[in-house]
Amino acid sequence: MAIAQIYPSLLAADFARIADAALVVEGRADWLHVDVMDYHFVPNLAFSGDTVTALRSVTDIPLDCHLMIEDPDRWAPGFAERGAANVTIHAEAVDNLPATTAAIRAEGARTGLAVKPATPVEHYLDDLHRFDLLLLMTIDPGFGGQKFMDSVLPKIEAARRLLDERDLDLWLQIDGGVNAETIERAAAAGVDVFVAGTAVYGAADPAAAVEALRAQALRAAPRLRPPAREAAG
Ligand SMILES: O=C(CO)[C@H](O)[C@H](O)COP(=O)(O)O
Repeated sequence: MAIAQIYPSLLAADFARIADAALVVEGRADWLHVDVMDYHFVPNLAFSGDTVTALRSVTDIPLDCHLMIEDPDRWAPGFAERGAANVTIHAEAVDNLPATTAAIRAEGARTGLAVKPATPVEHYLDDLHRFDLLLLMTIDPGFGGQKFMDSVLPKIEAARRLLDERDLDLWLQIDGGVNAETIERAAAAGVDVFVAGTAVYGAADPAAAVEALRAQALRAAPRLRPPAREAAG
């Protein structure tokens, strides 16, 4: 069974109070999602290696870095070196998958493969063993607050089948438009790791929003179980 995990996306937090945004979900959020954007791979700019270093000084929550940048081969290992627990690179941007994933893992971090809604997972079947996480974008990357693309649901179901059939132990993550209205469909389709920005940091009580989202995912998907701290009471 997989653990239902909720990763608040700091892209939706108040940029003047990033440390507070991390601390307010401590003990409730499983990990924190840090979007790195470069104005090239996506038409937006956000966060960097310095953000990882700064966050590491205020919280122990594992950091999930989602690199929406060109040339991840060059930059991704540095995020692991600075203390990211997972570094996700985009299939559409990476050049040398074996070398880049090996360099991330050599720094002790997990590796993630992200694909945009229009990119088929099937193109990367022979490389999935190099990753610990598969991120299926449920929006076109670049901005928070977009509408969840229901058209990605069949792709999620197919990816879940593929991972199960091949006995691949990757976490299946989605990012974009995850909220109280969409999370149950995604959980039922096979997701276990949910990135949520607006639904967490747009809520009056972000920590309660994390708990509510996880409870919904657990209700919708019997294959999911709560994190150990909740299962223990
Ligand atoms: O990767 C991202 C944008 O490219 C963000 O993580 C994502 O948009 C989260 O925001 P929201 O939950 O508000 O959709």
